[in-house]
Amino acid sequence: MTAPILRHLTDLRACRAGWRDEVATVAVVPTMGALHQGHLSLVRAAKAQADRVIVTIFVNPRQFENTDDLAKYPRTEETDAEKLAPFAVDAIYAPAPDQIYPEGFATSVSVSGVSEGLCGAHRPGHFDGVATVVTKLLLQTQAERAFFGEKDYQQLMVVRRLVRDLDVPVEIVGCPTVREDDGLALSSRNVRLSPAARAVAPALYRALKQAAGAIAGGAPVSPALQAGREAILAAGYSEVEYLELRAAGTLAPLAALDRPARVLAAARLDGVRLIDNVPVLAV
Ligand SMILES: Nc1ncnc2c1ncn2[C@@H]1O[C@H](COP(=O)(O)OP(=O)(O)OP(=O)(O)O)[C@@H](O)[C@H]1O
Ligand SMILES: CC(C)(CO)[C@@H](O)C(=O)[O-]
Ligand code: BAL
Repeated sequence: MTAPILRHLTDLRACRAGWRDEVATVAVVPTMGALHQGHLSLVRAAKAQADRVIVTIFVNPRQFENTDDLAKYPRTEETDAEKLAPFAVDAIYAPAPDQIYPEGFATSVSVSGVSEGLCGAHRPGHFDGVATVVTKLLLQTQAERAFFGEKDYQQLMVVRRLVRDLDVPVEIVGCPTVREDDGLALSSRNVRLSPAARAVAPALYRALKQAAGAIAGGAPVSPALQAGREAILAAGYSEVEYLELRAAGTLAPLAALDRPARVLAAARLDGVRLIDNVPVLAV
């Protein structure tokens, strides 16, 4: 059975109030729809760790710095609801735009530090848009647990920081990246790749793994990252926006492997911007 789709905050509150006495833990899985197995892995984790699960679907205009990207973002709400049916989630909150940004809305949540550099440097205003909408969704749903993917690793760090800084009473749960068999991280934007570009796309993950493996094995950081960039371009990507080694917890730039770290990258292929990241596992 498909879950009810709630469009208004009053309906969400009424739904939430109906659970209050009987329910211990409510989880939220925030998404922008066009659901794939990556999103569904978050829903599965939420179902295992909560009594009630709300999935939100909202294509948030404030986090798109590029109007073409916003216009092209896939919107597939009916099939999204069908994909969620087997999970028996308790509610789908797909708010009308004015439920998030009512007339006169004038507030922005801005997280410094972790949102700077990486995607923050290439998508001006993006993380302010993400932090603002996530704060709003957490407050509207009043969930005790919220699930986010490590595929958007910098986003996960931004959300962890804002929740800590603002004392939002929610536990943030990070979930591993789900990949295709050839290693490409699942993303709603993958459908925009031509068949030829789709064949090339896994080179991003391969280069990340190669760089992380070399650094973990003691190779100097800068040449290992440079080799990664060259491999991505040689495979057919048109641009590497960044490929960097960062501290896993703070995202501070690292010139040497002196603490737990990740290698993160964004690159353009066939006009599509893809991101990915991997941990550097000490050998
Ligand atoms: N491959 C994946 N594995 C695990 N989680 C994922 C994956 N892809 C997306 N997610 C998570 O799902 C949530 C919603 O993401 P979103 O709706 O932006 O999907 P998306 O596929 O990441 O879209 P896009 O890549 O186009 O931005 C985020 O927490 C995101 O990290
Ligand atoms: C967290 C999120 C739903 C906020 O719009 C979005 O950035 C996403 O889908 O990753
Ligand atoms: N997955 C993060 C949402 C975005 O790219 O805007």
